Amino acid sequence: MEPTEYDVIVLGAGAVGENVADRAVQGGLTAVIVESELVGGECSYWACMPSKALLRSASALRAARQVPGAAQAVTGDLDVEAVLERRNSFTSNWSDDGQVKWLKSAGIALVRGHGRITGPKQVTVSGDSETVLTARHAVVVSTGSDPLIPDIPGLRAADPWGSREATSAKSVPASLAIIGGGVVATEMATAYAGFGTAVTMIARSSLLHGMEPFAGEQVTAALREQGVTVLLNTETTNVTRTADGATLELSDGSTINAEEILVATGRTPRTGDVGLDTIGLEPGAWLETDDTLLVRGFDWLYATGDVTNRALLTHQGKYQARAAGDVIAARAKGRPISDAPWGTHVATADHQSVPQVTFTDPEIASVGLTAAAAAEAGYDTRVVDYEIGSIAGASVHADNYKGTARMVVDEARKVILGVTFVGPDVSELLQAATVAVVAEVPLDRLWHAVPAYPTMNEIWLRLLETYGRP
Ligand SMILES: Cc1cc2nc3c(=O)[nH]c(=O)nc-3n(C[C@H](O)[C@H](O)[C@H](O)COP(=O)(O)OP(=O)(O)OC[C@H]3O[C@@H](n4cnc5c(N)ncnc54)[C@H](O)[C@@H]3O)c2cc1C
Ligand SMILES: NC(=O)c1ccc[n+]([C@@H]2O[C@H](COP(=O)([O-])OP(=O)(O)OC[C@H]3O[C@@H](n4cnc5c(N)ncnc54)[C@H](O)[C@@H]3O)[C@@H](O)[C@H]2O)c1
Repeated sequence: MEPTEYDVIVLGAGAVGENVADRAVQGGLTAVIVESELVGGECSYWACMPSKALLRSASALRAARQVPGAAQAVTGDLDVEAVLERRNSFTSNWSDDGQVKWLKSAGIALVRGHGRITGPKQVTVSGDSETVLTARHAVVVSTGSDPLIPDIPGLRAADPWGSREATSAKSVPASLAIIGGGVVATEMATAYAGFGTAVTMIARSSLLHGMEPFAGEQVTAALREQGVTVLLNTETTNVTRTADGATLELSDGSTINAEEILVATGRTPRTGDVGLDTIGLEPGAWLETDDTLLVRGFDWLYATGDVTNRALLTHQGKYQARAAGDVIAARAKGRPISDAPWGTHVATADHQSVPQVTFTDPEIASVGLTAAAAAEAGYDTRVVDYEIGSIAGASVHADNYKGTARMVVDEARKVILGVTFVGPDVSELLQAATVAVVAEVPLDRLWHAVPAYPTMNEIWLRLLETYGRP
């Protein structure tokens, strides 16, 4: 007979829930995790890992074609079957055996089934049988998010793909219409265009709205070069599905036919059926937390990851999980709490220091505030731009390297508020930018962080020189 009382109950065994439970156990508590699907969650099986595996091969091929000598050796096309096979290996063929083994080794109990909060510190799991779990200290909701399907006439009936179908497809459609212009839309347009699918993107504004404008512009141009039809400022007004595929009617009066439709218009929290009503919260709502991830109005209910709407990214959710698991253990054991900004038990970086890589080609790597967001927040800023292609390291990396870097400086403190890089393989430049933003490294000290020659990191020196020595 398994125990039914634990110090901590975690609802959802995605990457985030796993980390909360792990930190709580490392802090000396007992923890159980409740999972209705696969241990490992969205990122492992239907999001980060399969999507990056789908993108990587075509990206490597394009990179080789940009380097004379290597380019001549590329004599064939992308082997789509081999890409799908490699993707399958990254998802362990949608088996969670490895993750379950890890849970066990970490000392975390697992109860499979659909969990619902049925009262304070109580979760009832409906699975093969019903299990009522009680928590001595905390319940943590880490149930993630689902695709948001907009209310477009005929869309639901047309049985569109969401992100799961796009990342787990067993074969590649001849044509794909993508509704949306955000991160999922641009990454999947890049992947499927690489497979030879005729892709049409329908974006109601510009692409990647909210990032630095040059990022969306350069990705739009590149997608068009990769053969994607990108329709901007366009709405889908009606969808019908026939035996041959789907027909989408657009706000400009035109129609598009496609074998499949991918809806990539944002996310909705998986909180519709987790028992929030039993504790006075609204089912289906995002869970608002303080910086220790405690849900507002409670002393035992925490939320981490996508459900919080703080930053819908695996690494940021895991960062929240480390703070939450540690603070739950500290509070339970009566240890000191470090909840001032940048303390051990708070997720301060969620506010203005979130790093993100968009794996389009060119990649976008960004951290912190854009120029527009910084101005809106009231900072007195100076914005410095530099073309990455004129750096020696970039010119060696690829012929005709094209890319742009932007640094947003807080003029009052002479520290960096945000950095955006756009260009091939800029993702590995990001961590230095994140350190500079989080640590608020003064510009005059940054001059002493000398980038190695000839690497693309010399972008840092060029940005500083363009800014001028303070
Ligand atoms: C296509 C795509 C690509 C992405 N790529 C990246 C990327 O490259 N990098 C990045 O950082 N982020 C990426 N993201 C975002 C990332 O996937 C999410 O931020 C992350 O998965 C959120 O983790 P989570 O643990 O909060 O939720 P999830 O991973 O969704 O885990 C929640 C778990 O809870 C379970 N669950 C839900 N309800 C219940 C219930 N009532 N009872 C029991 N179990 C329940 C679910 O089955 C699931 O396993 C991507 C997202 C998408 C859609
Ligand atoms: N590489 C990565 O880190 C990565 C990759 C994929 C997803 N993610 C994360 O997953 C989350 C979800 O991604 P996403 O692309 O679904 O969301 P998103 O918020 O990035 O983009 C949503 C897009 O849909 C459009 N849209 C919204 N409502 C619409 C409507 N009714 N009709 C037409 N268009 C509409 C928006 O204008 C926007 O272009 C993001 O927060 C993202 O950070 C991260």
